[in-house]
Amino acid sequence: MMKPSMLRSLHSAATRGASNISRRGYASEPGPERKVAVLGAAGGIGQPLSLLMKLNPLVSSLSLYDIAGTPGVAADVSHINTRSKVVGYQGEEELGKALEGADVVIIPAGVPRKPGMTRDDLFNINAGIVKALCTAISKYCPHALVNMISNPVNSTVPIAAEIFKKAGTYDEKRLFGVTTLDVVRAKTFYAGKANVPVDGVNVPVVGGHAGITILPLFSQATPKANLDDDIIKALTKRTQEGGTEVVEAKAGKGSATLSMAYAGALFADACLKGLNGVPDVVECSFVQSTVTELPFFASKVRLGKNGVEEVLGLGALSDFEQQGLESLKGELKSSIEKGIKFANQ
Ligand SMILES: NC(=O)c1ccc[n+]([C@@H]2O[C@H](COP(=O)([O-])OP(=O)(O)OC[C@H]3O[C@@H](n4cnc5c(N)ncnc54)[C@H](O)[C@@H]3O)[C@@H](O)[C@H]2O)c1
Ligand SMILES: O=C(O)C[C@H](O)C(=O)O
Repeated sequence: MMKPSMLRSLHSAATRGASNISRRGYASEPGPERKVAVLGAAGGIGQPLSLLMKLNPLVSSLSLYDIAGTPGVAADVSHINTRSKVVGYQGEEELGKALEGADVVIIPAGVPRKPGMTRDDLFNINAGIVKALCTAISKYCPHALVNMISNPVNSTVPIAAEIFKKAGTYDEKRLFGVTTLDVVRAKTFYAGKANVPVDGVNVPVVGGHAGITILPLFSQATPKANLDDDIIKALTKRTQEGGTEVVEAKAGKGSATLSMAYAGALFADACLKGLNGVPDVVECSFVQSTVTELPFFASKVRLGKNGVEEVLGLGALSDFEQQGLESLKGELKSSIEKGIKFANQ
């Protein structure tokens, strides 16, 4: 049996861990009541993401929805002694209750890749899932900020936009494709090559979320490091192929779940901070955009009380990045158009 002193030290270790998360992303002030719904909460991303959202003091109500498995996940997570009340919802008939009153809806519902597949190979299954979930969002929580994780993000975000337009609830400030994992990867890989502490690293990642459409801007990375061109090229390729690296390592057992849960929790936390009026919350996200001629594009976005407060421009690009930008446009355009066409069929 564990001695009380051991329990106390475990508790203080957990508290130190929590304050560490606070410094990195989570605010320490609870703030107003906020409901967050996770759709696909029993999945590989959904479970650790639900855990991380339960640890976030900005959340007062955590709604966990899936087509199966949510009672167990919700019961488990609900025992954690943090602010939010957790309720699990299972099956389509409970989707409305799961969504009602939500301020932020995070969507990791859908199938992941297996080795040899592209994200676009997921389109046929995931497009229908996203369409159904977004139809329900437009009915039950039309003002929620929607954080789209389900792939292919380059198409699922345009699908969501079209579904909301049809329902008359579209607000471009409230729809986000979650590309935070690309930023998380770019920071990690850059810190390794630049030999700097990863804590202080910043790297914007723009474009979209698939292969060459993922464009990390290492020329803008801070702290500055004089890396050779071939290292920058290798870092760019590794960031673009980061998802595939994990899919291959998992050898048929899915794609990134734990790092994605971390990235999804960071992005949702930024949305909540923005809603709560915290100034200068800036994250990269795939949003409706006029930064390029494409209708959706990932770039730095300032978050505020209504969602997107400002879509920030690209800044100065290196020649290599400028070429990358031109090369990604064709693929990104057709993925966007594919999503729009599907939603209007
Ligand atoms: N944006 C990103 O950076 C990023 C990163 C990693 C994974 N993903 C994507 O996230 C998605 C989920 O990945 P995963 O590894 O968690 O998959 P998973 O199969 O482990 O989990 C998916 C969950 O979605 C649920 N689901 C299926 N249909 C649903 C519906 N209609 N309503 C609600 N829930 C439903 C399933 O029951 C399952 O629990 C995939 O499409 C994957 O490609 C995106
Ligand atoms: O690569 C995938 O299929 C999942 C995700 O988009 C990722 O970047 O890890």
